[in-house]
Amino acid sequence: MSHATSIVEIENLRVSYKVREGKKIAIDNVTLSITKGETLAVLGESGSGKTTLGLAILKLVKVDEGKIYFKGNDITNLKEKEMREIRKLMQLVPQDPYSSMNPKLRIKDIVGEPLLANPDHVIDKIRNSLEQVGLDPSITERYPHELSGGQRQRVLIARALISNPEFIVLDEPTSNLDVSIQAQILNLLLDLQIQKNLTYLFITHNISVAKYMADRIAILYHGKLVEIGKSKNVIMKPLHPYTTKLIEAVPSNGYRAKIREFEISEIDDSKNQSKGCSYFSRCPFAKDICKVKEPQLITIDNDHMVACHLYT
Ligand SMILES: Nc1ncnc2c1ncn2[C@@H]1O[C@H](COP(=O)(O)OP(=O)(O)OP(=O)(O)O)[C@@H](O)[C@H]1O
Repeated sequence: MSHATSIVEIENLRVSYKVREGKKIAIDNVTLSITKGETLAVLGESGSGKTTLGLAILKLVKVDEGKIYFKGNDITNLKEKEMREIRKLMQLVPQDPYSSMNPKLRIKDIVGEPLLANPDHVIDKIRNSLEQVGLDPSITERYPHELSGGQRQRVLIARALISNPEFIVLDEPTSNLDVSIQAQILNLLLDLQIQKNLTYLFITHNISVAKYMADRIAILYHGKLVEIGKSKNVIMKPLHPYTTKLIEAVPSNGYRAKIREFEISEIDDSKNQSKGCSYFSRCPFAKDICKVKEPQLITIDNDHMVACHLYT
């Protein structure tokens, strides 16, 4: 264990899913740490492993190899029962508020769930949590379908906050919302972070949102960490050719259209190298070594790291 200020550290983490053809590696040998009070954005397009990384840190998917430390303790092999108290300190705001809520539960049951208590016994805490996210505390008896998308997202944030967590994984918390509502939720998250000294892992495929929210940005490509550094540096001075391409894919004629086009071309795994750099077949700067040797993450300057043979 290295940094005293780290709240989360993962070392050589590998996660795979069983699929019909065998095994799909979703997170491939990722090492990183998250500093207390910071926001680390995880950026990469669909299928790059962002959600899996968040779930693995929270021990909500099985880890094949590697270590997970939370506040200096190795939690990799803790059983669910042993995770009970730690789980309160590390929470998830899931991707889609529409599908993440049981429509048959009342708001009080949803928000009170992390406390594992009868919601009527913790009703004051539930009301307080709703108030903290800007919701009328009187909505406790309502059902999810009676709320707007933005309100539902706030309910999920209230649920994550109720157990006084220190670390929250936010999985694309605004991607299903209108732009104006998105901004309100992002600002709410920033306010809550300051008030409560929260640490966020912020999963997104939107570079502008990452820039707005994050202190540092980690770039995932095919489950591998290819670049990590201060947001400003990663966006203004990207090192990895893939990061450059991701950033170039942003605006002029519409971010969404572009990124989708990009996703379709990127999602094809068949050309993925078994050894060498996984970006080899797409990289305009590929050299012979890239085909045969996997690049390791190296520090270039000022905490800016990249895994690319252009820098070795
Ligand atoms: N339950 C599962 N079973 C099998 N494969 C899975 C499962 N969940 C994810 N995968 C695969 O693992 C890889 C990483 O998926 P993951 O959802 O972590 O990526 P992501 O970057 O979060 O994508 P998105 O932005 O679409 O949510 C993908 O190839 C995906 O198809």
